[in-house]
Amino acid sequence: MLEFKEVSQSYQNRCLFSEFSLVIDEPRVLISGPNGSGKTTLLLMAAGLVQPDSGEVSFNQQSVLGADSKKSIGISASKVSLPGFFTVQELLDFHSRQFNCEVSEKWLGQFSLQDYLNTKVTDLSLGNYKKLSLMTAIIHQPDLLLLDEPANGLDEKARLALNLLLSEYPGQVVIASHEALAADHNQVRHIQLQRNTST
Ligand SMILES: Nc1ncnc2c1ncn2[C@@H]1O[C@H](COP(=O)(O)OP(=O)(O)OP(=O)(O)O)[C@@H](O)[C@H]1O
Repeated sequence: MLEFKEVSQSYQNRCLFSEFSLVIDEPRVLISGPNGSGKTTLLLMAAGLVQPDSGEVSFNQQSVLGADSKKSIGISASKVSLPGFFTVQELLDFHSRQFNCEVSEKWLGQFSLQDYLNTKVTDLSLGNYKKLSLMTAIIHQPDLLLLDEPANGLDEKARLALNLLLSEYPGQVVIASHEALAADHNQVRHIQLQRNTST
């Protein structure tokens, strides 16, 4: 269960969230809202990568800022950059060593990344970079998977792979996107953020 408790967050003089509280318990959640409404910021706070000005964010009753939460949370977001100097293989190996897990051949194949194992991350196309970002988010099978615009830049085959991932993934998946999820994900909770006009 992901919980935001009285979270406030401002940038410069713009208030994005003011004592915002939300409990997310459903296995599949889609967060949408206008540009700048704070979808990415919400995911970054859920991953413990942005510490709110005040309030708490917890996953399964544990603060997401704690070291332990890194094992149970995975995130793919364009604001979370992958290190460009690694090759794809080196980055996957790095993550698998970090979490003491195997790289999934199935998802490497589904996302057609085998041909790019020796390519430097910085040289990847937008779509292949997104696929690698998804791979690094799921590599340790986190209980909470946070995906920011996961379909962005994906070709048809990769979109099908993403749909398969969303239908099969055993953990909770929270997606921020302007796009609806595929129709067969019928048990999706939809959260609509509004642009906060207060300062
Ligand atoms: N590190 C930061 N420093 C300053 N302002 C920031 C920072 N991060 C986000 N913002 C601002 O916070 C607001 C919300 O940004 P965020 O990326 O969370 O919105 P979003 O809903 O994901 O937008 P989009 O639909 O365009 O992706 C924007 O006005 C953005 O400029």
